[in-house]
Amino acid sequence: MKKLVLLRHGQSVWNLENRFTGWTDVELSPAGLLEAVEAGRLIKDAGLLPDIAYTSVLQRAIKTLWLGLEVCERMWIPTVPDWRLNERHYGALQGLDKAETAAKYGEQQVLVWRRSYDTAPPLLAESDPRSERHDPRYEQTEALKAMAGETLEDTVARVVPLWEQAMAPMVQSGRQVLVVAHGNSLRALIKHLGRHTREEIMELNIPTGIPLIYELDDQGSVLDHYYLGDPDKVAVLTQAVANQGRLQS
Ligand SMILES: O=C(O)[C@@H](CO)OP(=O)(O)O
Repeated sequence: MKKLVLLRHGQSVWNLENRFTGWTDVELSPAGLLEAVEAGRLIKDAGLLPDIAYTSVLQRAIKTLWLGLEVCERMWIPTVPDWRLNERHYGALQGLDKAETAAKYGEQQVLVWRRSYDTAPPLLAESDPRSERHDPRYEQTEALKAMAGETLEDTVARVVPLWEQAMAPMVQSGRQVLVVAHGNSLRALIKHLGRHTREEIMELNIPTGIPLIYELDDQGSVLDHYYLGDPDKVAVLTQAVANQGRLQS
């Protein structure tokens, strides 16, 4: 049996401000920095010291990885940044306040934008100053296609090849693999791992900075999955993520 460690980055400054983030490269908040250190401690205490790690090319994931590896005394392992682990691109929603967007378009529409499987956000024009078009990180054609805005289905289509080509062979060869990514790129990976339906994956919300363990058999089928740390805290934080698209009370 193999154990794969998935970790959503620590709280970012836009998580704190409740803004749609996507590919916007915001930094960790002070609380997010602490979450990253605590995640490293949980991974170390569970004896899951990574041999190799994969991240997105966004600093909130990379910094979370760095801080976690420092706690694990594993800063020397190979780390692989890949844009295919980036957050789902949120198109023209990037930068907007989620509660204000719910007030303007309704909670139901925001829920569809956040959690439906095949509805794209309003698209981001190439000429929009928020576009990542000229960012040297994204020279690949495929990345350029994604940056107008993605459905979760689009995100699955880029995450799964990375899983199959790079990460799954590492896991199956017995390496301890750590994946530090984002709420929706991890939902994309989990949909594939758990063979979830599109309805099931709509219900999944992942809190920041808490290691999520997937136990896999030799064929890659999921045997079990669970968070490290206090289950009550995980439940509260998971609900808080689900509530981000609600009207402010
Ligand atoms: O804004 C985003 O990029 C994501 C993750 O922070 O949010 P959501 O949970 O609304 O998909």
